[in-house]
Amino acid sequence: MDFRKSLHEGSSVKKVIGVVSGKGGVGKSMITSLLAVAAQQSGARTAILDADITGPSIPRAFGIKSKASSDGVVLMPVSSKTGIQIMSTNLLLANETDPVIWRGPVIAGCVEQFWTDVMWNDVDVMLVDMPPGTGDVPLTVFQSIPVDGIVIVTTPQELVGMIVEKAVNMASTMNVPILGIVENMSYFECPDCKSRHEIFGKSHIEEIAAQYGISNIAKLPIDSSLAANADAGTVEDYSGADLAELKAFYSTLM
Ligand SMILES: Nc1ncnc2c1ncn2[C@@H]1O[C@H](COP(=O)(O)OP(=O)(O)OP(=O)(O)O)[C@@H](O)[C@H]1O
Repeated sequence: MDFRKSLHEGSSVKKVIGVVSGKGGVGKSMITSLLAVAAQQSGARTAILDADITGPSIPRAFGIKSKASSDGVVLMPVSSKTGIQIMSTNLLLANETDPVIWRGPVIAGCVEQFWTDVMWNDVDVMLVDMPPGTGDVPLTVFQSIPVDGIVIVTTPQELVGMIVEKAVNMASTMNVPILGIVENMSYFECPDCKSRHEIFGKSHIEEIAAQYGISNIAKLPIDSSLAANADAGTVEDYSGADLAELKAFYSTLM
């Protein structure tokens, strides 16, 4: 049985990529934002559906202060500086610091409405910032949005094999292909001597990806200027080497 819902009449989204992480805090929202920037700069009409309902951080990274508007029937996404269409709970709350203390079914209903009741205007690629983890809420999102494939975000820690396996199992349960893996905070490059340091431990991402037959891998460094851009709402102005890495990675997803 297919529970997945249809878009609103007049909306159009060609491809949907879910960005998932087996656990929180690995930089899933950061990678979603950067992938969207990479896609938009590569010429695709890009959108972000922020399905991280209780921890929405996308509008802040893009410096969006305005709220989403509605004609009483459909919601209009807010466009970023470079034209990325964005919908997020933070665009609906009176204050971005208001907590969202909803239970699973309400959260899932909200994500569903972001798909069915938003006027997505001629979108080539939509990135979905999925709720963290592999529990009830991400599963419900998979059931309501026709995700074409997922990108898994991890960091190089001991538990990463198990965490990736959880994400892989979730994807296979939902019958969604894995398009690639991003190892975030993979290393730190010393700005003075340019030597690389593996702050969170040695990377095993190649072995792990090979184990699951995934050949598309990107490795992004810890970069304080990237974090500063996200904090300042200027993620679209970021031009570091990892954006080039993500553009190359993005081209392997399409
Ligand atoms: N490569 C990076 N270099 C420097 N800082 C980073 C990098 N990636 C993410 N960060 C910072 O780490 C923090 C967590 O990132 P982010 O919010 O994207 O994680 P998340 O996985 O989406 O979290 P959650 O699971 O809570 O939704 C943010 O402050 C972000 O700016």
